[in-house]
Amino acid sequence: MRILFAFGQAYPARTTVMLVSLLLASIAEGIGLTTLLPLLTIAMGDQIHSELSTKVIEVLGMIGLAPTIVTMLVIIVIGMIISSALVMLGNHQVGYAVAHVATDLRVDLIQALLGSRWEYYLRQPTGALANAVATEAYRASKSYEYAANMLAFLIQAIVYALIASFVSWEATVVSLLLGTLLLVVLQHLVKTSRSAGKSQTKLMRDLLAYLTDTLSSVKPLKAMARHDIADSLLRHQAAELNKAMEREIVSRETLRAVQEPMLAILVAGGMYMALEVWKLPLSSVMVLIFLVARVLGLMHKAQQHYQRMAAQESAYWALQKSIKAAVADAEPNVGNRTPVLYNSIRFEKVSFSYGDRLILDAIDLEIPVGSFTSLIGPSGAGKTTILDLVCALLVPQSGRILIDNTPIEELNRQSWRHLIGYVPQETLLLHDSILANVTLGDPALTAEDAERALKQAGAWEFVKKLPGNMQAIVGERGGKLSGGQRQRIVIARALAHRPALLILDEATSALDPESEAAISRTLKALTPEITIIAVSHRPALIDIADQIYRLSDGKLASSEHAYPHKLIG
Ligand SMILES: Nc1ncnc2c1ncn2[C@@H]1O[C@H](COP(=O)(O)OP(=O)(O)OP(=O)(O)O)[C@@H](O)[C@H]1O
Repeated sequence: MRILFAFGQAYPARTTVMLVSLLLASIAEGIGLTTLLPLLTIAMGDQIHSELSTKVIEVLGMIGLAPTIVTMLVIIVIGMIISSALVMLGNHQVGYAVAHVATDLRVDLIQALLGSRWEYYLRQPTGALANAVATEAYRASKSYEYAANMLAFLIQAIVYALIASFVSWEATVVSLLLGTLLLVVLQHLVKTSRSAGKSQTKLMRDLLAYLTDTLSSVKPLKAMARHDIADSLLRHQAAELNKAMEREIVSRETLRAVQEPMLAILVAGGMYMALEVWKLPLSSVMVLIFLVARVLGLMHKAQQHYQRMAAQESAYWALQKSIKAAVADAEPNVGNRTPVLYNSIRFEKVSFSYGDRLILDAIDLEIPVGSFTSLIGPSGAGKTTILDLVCALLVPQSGRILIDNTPIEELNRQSWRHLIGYVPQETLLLHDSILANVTLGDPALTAEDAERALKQAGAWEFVKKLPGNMQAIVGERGGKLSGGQRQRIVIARALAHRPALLILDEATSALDPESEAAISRTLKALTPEITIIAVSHRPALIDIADQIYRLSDGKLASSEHAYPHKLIG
């Protein structure tokens, strides 16, 4: 039930309109149905004996209508039409809210993750995130739909019970008590569904996290004939998920199957009591049975939808938990000074550790504006860590990072990152046009920006020869382009927004020496307008550097400023 309050709080206006329309719909239907008893009484020639019939005939007389069969049929039909229109209005609200629940959860999660600290983001398994955005958001929105349906059935049941109580309150109370007893007896099936739903949420996360990791390293697994290990683990996880789904479906279908005969027994018992024990007239019994059967049917439907809601709601809570955890680990936004980068980037006694592991030990580093700096060192030495510190993705435990003599934490972080162009080792191209790959859909970037960036990256020569030029599609992961061409597109992407600082993290290491040499020349030509920091082991990028830093055992061995091709240490 907690989820109903959560949804009510998140979407108060829509939930209120939905509830009011459903309530009015039930009342409209109820008013129409009040004429059913006098209608049957007149049609069957029974004596008008019930208070309800007398009241209805009185009210009709007050508004100048004769209590004929036609009048009463017309009232029933009008009640039904108004009720249907209101139900439609209520259901539209449910539809809008369901779509919003899914979209809002997706957007909130993505925003919270993108705004979280880099170390937090790195800990999140990609597959679990993809699952959260796709499956969990959908399941959470379905839980809202089921919750809304459950409420609709409950409201209807209450209105029907009220009308039934005018015919015979004793019979209504007895049926409601028995109906409630049945709901309590069958409640364990709802519990089973809830726990099966919880298991599904967890298992789906695990399965997709594992699947994504496996799929991204399928080539070596296949090459070493070890894919059967991954395959058997995936099968095991899929089998667990299968069991949880089976449990949910079995308990859902059992509830449905058990409810029907129980309802029939109750109705038959009620009919016997009304006719044989309470000796009610047939017209009253018929109306009463119709109303009570409807009340019990609606209560059971409400329980069915409650069960479905219970099976899906864990997805909503799991998503909320992920969003809250990411928000709690959000990047603190403290600085508000506008960065420029007109002088230098300086590290003063900067130390950084991952947990207890010291990666950078009081390093000093200076990158003058307009220079080309190469950063070398053994694998795992901490070169990428230095780049992450420059981008303010990581925060050092001690020491200072100064941008033009201003501590980096005093700068507006977003503005600082806008001055950076970043080229990673993996060229990740989207299956889209070259233009889209360069601008990444940023509305602030024009086709002219893309063309300029492609020219700066030395890509224009081959792009202009492609059919459609910048509209040419690059293929799945850029499969229609060569490695060097792909890398130039990624460099153009990093240059499109006119960065002041270009960061290259092993950006050319997957290329053949010729392509690398060509790209190195292109990059060198970008200085001194753009300051460049390149992590590389490769001679081509080291040769063109104005200064080279060597990182080893947490220390920056030494540096040489403004004298190309020299390395000390
Ligand atoms: N998120 C992390 N959590 C814990 N340790 C990490 C994390 N990221 C990196 N490390 C560790 O920090 C050390 C430095 O990593 P970094 O990626 O900076 O090295 P690198 O010099 O760039 O290596 P390579 O040349 O192999 O890319 C490595 O030993 C790595 O295992």
